[in-house]
Amino acid sequence: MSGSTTIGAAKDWPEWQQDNPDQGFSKWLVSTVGDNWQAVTHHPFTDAWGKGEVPTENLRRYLVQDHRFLDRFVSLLAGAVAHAPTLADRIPGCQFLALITGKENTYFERCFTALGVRNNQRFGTPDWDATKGFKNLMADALQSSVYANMVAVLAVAEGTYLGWADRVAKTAPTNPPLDFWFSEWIDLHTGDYFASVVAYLNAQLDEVGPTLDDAARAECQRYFAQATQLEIDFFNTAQNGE
Ligand SMILES: Cc1ncc(CO)c(N)n1
Repeated sequence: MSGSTTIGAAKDWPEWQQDNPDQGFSKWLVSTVGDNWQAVTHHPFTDAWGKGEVPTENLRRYLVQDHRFLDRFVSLLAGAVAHAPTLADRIPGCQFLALITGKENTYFERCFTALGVRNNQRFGTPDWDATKGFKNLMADALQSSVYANMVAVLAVAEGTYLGWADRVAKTAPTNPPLDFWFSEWIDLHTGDYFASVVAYLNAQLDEVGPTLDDAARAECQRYFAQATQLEIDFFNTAQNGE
């Protein structure tokens, strides 16, 4: 055995890059989280979502918590837009901000109405640990003022959602179709436009990652790994409660 540096069972970037010369930094980050990526994209909560079988109370709780996630996500994405190197690197982030604060936000509002979510549940219930963890991680990434840290968290959030939504969309029932709260959430996280958002975030990581020194790279990887773990925690809590 060589004395190579490992991150869990995974190789560190310089060595990994030699083994995978045609793949980028974003792929390396995924390789460092081992089975956790698959655990998010194949989570049983997402299977239930794709079949329209999430019980209504779990659905309400998930949407209330996820709407709180969205607020910090918007701040973080705005921070990434501010820290991107060029106008061309900012524009896809700006366009995506518009989608999140437009169509995605009104999706939540319509769900709350249709599912009879009361203001007390919406505003008076505590954050889950996973929600708190995510809010803190997003705030930390923003406050680090390091573009790679910000994009790492965003790439996990969007990449894992493309992963599960794309998977379950293939087998979603059509007759009768899913209720809008199930189908529109899948629609928001599939398709050419959303895939282009994920590709943009990964391309940003592929650009900036190789410029980082060892300490900055390790920090970026920790953000990526923590975000992936929090995605699992979030779905676990959505499924099982706290
Ligand atoms: C927890 C979580 N992760 C990712 C997304 C996708 O934006 C979301 N809505 N919520």
